[in-house]
Amino acid sequence: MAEASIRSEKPKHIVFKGEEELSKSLAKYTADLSEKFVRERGAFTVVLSGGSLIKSLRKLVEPPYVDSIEWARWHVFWVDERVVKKDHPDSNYKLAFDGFLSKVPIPPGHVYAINDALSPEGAADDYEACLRQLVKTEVLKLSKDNGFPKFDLMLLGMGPDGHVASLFPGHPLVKENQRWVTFIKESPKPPPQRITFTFPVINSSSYIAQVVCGSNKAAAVHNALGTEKTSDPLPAAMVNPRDGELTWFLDEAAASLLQDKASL
Ligand SMILES: O=C(O)[C@H](O)[C@@H](O)[C@H](O)[C@H](O)COP(=O)(O)O
Repeated sequence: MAEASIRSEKPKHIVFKGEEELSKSLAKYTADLSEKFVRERGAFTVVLSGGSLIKSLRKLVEPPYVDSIEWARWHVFWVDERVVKKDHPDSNYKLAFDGFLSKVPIPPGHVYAINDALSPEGAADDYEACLRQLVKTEVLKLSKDNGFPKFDLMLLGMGPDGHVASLFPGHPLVKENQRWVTFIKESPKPPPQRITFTFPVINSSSYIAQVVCGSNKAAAVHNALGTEKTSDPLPAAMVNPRDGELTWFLDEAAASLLQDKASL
């Protein structure tokens, strides 16, 4: 069974008046972590989601961050990817490339897209093998206590149903606790075929930003940020880094059902 981590206290959450304010703060948060990890270990491993997150990263490709970040030290991964060609409109790689990666000088060899010639099973195996190789070359750290890879920063979105990555409510994959990367062929959110990091990998991260905007997500935010014990938590409520820091970045609409929603 996965460590269906039931929280004892609420994770940190910050509410912004709107997505514009949120995107400014997210850029500073990411740039500060980039500076810290580059200073400490000469590399910064960053994991992206698909969806609206990429738009909320737009301030990183503007001054001052576009010039101050040491992009050459970045290594970029995907927490989940749709199993489609890289130039397909559904590709998370394409979304990130068009909106973010094409605008900054990250070495192409540091951008770890899936092998789009493979089946979902093959692409998941191949991506996990890629991560294991990066552990050998010390680009990627391993968590000392559980042997899963420890990324410096994960930037996660959340669906209105409370899914994160391609880990959907009620799906058995939320309990996967052996694999680093796995696959799904019947995703309730189209397209159906995807690969995804598993919860032990997500929860081994040093830092996680859970970025959520919009009133259609308010109920799931309220549910996920509650402290009520439940045997069947939403995937978003299972994001709970064991030796790391989780921060929810919310706009007022997404936070509208929370008691504590003072905004910045
Ligand atoms: O490939 C995907 O579908 C995404 O990685 C997915 O997990 C996304 O982060 C959420 O569905 C939120 O998406 P939105 O922010 O667009 O609602």
